[in-house]
Amino acid sequence: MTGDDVTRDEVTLTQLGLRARDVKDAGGSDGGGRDPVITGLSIDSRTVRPGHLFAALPGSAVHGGEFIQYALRMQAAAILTDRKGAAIAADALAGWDGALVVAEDPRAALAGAASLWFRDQPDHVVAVTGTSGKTSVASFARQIWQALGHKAISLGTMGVEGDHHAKLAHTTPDPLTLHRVLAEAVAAGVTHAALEASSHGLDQRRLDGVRMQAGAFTNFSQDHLDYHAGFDEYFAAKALLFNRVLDDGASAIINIDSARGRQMADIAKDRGLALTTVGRGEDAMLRILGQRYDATGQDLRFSIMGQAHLVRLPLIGGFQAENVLAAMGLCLASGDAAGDILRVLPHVTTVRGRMQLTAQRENGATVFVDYAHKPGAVTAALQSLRPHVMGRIVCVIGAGGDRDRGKRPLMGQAARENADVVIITDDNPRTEDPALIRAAVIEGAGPEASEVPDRAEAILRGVDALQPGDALLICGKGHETGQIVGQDVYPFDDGEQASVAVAALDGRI
Ligand SMILES: CC(=O)N[C@H]1[C@@H](OP(=O)(O)OP(=O)(O)OC[C@H]2O[C@@H](n3ccc(=O)[nH]c3=O)[C@H](O)[C@@H]2O)O[C@H](CO)[C@@H](O)[C@@H]1O[C@H](C)C(=O)N[C@@H](C)C(=O)N[C@H](CCC(=O)O)C(=O)O
Ligand SMILES: Nc1ncnc2c1ncn2[C@@H]1O[C@H](COP(=O)(O)OP(=O)(O)OP(=O)(O)O)[C@@H](O)[C@H]1O
Ligand SMILES: N[C@H](CCC[C@H](N)C(=O)O)C(=O)O
Ligand SMILES: [Mg+2]
Repeated sequence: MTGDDVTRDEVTLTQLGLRARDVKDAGGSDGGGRDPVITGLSIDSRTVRPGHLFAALPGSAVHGGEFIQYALRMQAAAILTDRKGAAIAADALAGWDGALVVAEDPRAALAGAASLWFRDQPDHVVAVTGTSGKTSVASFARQIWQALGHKAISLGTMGVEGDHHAKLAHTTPDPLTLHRVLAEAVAAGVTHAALEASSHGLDQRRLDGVRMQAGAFTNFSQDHLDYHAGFDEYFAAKALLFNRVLDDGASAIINIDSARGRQMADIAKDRGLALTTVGRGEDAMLRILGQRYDATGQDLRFSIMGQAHLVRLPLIGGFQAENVLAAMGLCLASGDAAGDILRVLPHVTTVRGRMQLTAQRENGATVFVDYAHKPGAVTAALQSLRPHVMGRIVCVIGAGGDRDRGKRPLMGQAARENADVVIITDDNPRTEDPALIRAAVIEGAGPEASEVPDRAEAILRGVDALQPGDALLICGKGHETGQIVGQDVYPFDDGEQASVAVAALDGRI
């Protein structure tokens, strides 16, 4: 979370786009006009070093202004905050001779400063938002670019993947981490980057300051209502990509199959962005004309501006076609030709933990691991698996602790309505009582669902239930490798557990 590992010669506050103001009215000494050399950027007081700019941001738990006193003790050269932060730290700032920047929106100011500090960004950057499909679209865009010979990364829930690698704690990292990673990628030769834009990230301006050529919108359903005040606020956060973050003249690739998609298309149009629509309807520019499913993937018939094409995709789930076309739209917007993209499209592979075939029983029944952890995604995952499966669908599902509580019964309901057998289990209970989370999911899943608290046993039971032609969908953890209980993380991998269960039941161990 710091920027002090990059050496900059004599970068001053003004060169980071910031101006110290006369702070008398904020209760401190007169710092007006000061322009110190900055040695690094910090958003956490615990990482401040002498000469740093410390950004004291309004938080959800506490205002960063509370920590200004510690940053001053560490000899910060400048403080960036808002009026409230300056007021909170008035006593500590009194008599301090550094530079205080009081900004209307310190997060926006920080994002701008981070982009100037780290400087380098790949030539072609695109972003994708939406409730589901962000990781998949970002990965598909990166795969297409790499297949075309570009050096490319995708950046999001899975960390940084492609021609540069890094671990990330967030889907959309804070601006210091984001700009550092982008600069490191450029140093590694990367020219193309596809970013996931989470609603938290957009709301907190984590992406402001990134120069982008295009943005995509996948879909909209319930999630994160613990953070956003309601559906409209959640949608408004996603819309920020199109009405604020994207550069003028950028392209918008919007899935218009829902009312919210059409609303987003209007927002992009009003902003003057170059609009490409994706969907199944007649007016979609990248249009799905038909899909034929089998056990290992699908044939997709689609059109680009009215011209029909057929492609074989080794991907499970009808919605993957929407994701692939959104990725194609992003690659077109970043300058690649349709003919070139069409040539490499059949090589796109599924993203780890997204409708991923991970095990198969001797009787032919299949086991898929998926990351559906919100009602819309559970419905989409189960419904889209159906045409690939001749027999029954068994679903193992739970909901995460310390997250949106309202989604739990809805996830249970989605499982009941779209699977034949439902097993409720734990998924990262975190600090909550797992039995209460399960009870909330069962409220929607109904009395016929069985409750198996231990996730490994739930998977074993799900695999055991599989008859020839059946499929098991294990929802919620996707690529995750741990079960979070309290503050502890226990190693746990759904795919691994499924393979062990299959081997045990088919007598191979
Ligand atoms: C709700 C939320 O998004 N919180 C993020 C936010 O923290 P906050 O503003 O709530 O922080 P706070 O604890 O109130 O502290 C306020 C300020 O004081 C600073 N501080 C705090 C303690 C201290 O000793 N010194 C200090 O300076 C903090 O750095 C912060 O700037 O800013 C922090 C720094 O960037 C983030 O780490 C933190 O992410 C938390 C941990 C988080 O869990 N976020 C999740 C919900 C999130 O962002 N998820 C999205 C979406 C995921 C998805 O859809 O898949 C994501 O993009 O990952
Ligand atoms: N286009 C789509 N429409 C509906 N559901 C989808 C779509 N794409 C993916 N999903 C479902 O959502 C799950 C998560 O997909 P993905 O990781 O690509 O989305 P995401 O938006 O990055 O999610 P997160 O916010 O959790 O990181 C998948 O495992 C699948 O069940
Ligand atoms: N980025 C999402 C992932 C949730 C995955 C699921 N396994 C859970 O723990 O709820 C979140 O933190 O809300
Ligand atoms: Mg994601």
